Amino acid sequence: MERLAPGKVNLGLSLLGRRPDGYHELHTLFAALSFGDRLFLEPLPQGIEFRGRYGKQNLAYRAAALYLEAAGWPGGVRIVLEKALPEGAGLGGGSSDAAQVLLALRALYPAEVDLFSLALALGADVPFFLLGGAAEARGIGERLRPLALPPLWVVVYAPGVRLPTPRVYAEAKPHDYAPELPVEAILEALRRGEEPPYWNSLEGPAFRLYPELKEVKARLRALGLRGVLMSGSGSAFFGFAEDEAHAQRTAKALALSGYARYGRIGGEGATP
Ligand SMILES: C[C@@](CO)(OP(=O)(O)O)[C@H](O)COP(=O)(O)OP(=O)(O)OC[C@H]1O[C@@H](n2ccc(N)nc2=O)[C@H](O)[C@@H]1O
Ligand SMILES: Nc1ncnc2c1ncn2[C@@H]1O[C@H](COP(=O)(O)OP(=O)(O)O)[C@@H](O)[C@H]1O
Repeated sequence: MERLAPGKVNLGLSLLGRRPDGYHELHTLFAALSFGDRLFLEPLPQGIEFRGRYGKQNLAYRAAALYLEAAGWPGGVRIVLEKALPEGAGLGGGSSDAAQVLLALRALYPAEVDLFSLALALGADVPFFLLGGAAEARGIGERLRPLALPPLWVVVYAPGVRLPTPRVYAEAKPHDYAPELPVEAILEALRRGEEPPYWNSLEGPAFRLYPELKEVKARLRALGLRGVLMSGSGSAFFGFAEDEAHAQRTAKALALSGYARYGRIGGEGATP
């Protein structure tokens, strides 16, 4: 069984404050991309065979172990993970891999298992990837409401800078906190092809850690992309193109100096 594990971008991310347990309460809009990693899964009589980086620490492996354990080990699985998304870039690749393993194993070995709880135990972004498409998220990402997005051509660029999520959150200070995102106004601007009134509260911390990221953002804007923003905890940025030809041209120019891809978000059937 082959499955696409799509990446995501955050169409705005607002840090509302810090909880007593140290985690930050956020408000964000997730949008699944039309491209991502690939997973190949087949049933085995028992055990987990895994081909990919990080061995048993890989989120895909951990997802398999968690599901099979919760289901009472009805059988085993062989998993081959073909990474295409850059890691630690804010595109959610690891979380998406984990979600696809949960969904695939539920299809292979149906059981009375709360997939959502398993997903949340693996990471705050994993529940979203069980849904795909687009969703508004609160809490640390677990309170989800599906959203309809217009079809858009998106260009994603990740410079070589790897920004570990804990480092960026640790750098976030109360002056980076902001109010809730104006969801309806963002959706309306996206529908009209205008600049969306969103922001990412983690850009400030990321720019303080790596000031050169400001130039990356400026470069994407100079290429004519709209709504240019850092995704999640970075350091990937994305923006919207006029049409497919513009997206293709822009991604080609950016690919000379980092990871660059174009694809779609929103619309019917654009994302898995
Ligand atoms: C920023 C976001 C936005 O979608 O995604 P990515 O950019 O990583 O894809 C998420 O909030 C990534 O959440 P999650 O995937 O749970 O982050 P982890 O790497 O598990 O968290 C690492 C550390 O970051 C801090 N952290 C994380 C999430 C959160 N809402 N508040 C926090 O303060 C905590 O100190 C935590 O121990
Ligand atoms: N299947 C996986 N794909 C990517 N990273 C993984 C995976 N499993 C574990 N990891 C670890 O999780 C970290 C963050 O993963 P990733 O989802 O790519 O980034 P982000 O959280 O920035 O979106 C990686 O740096 C890596 O150490």
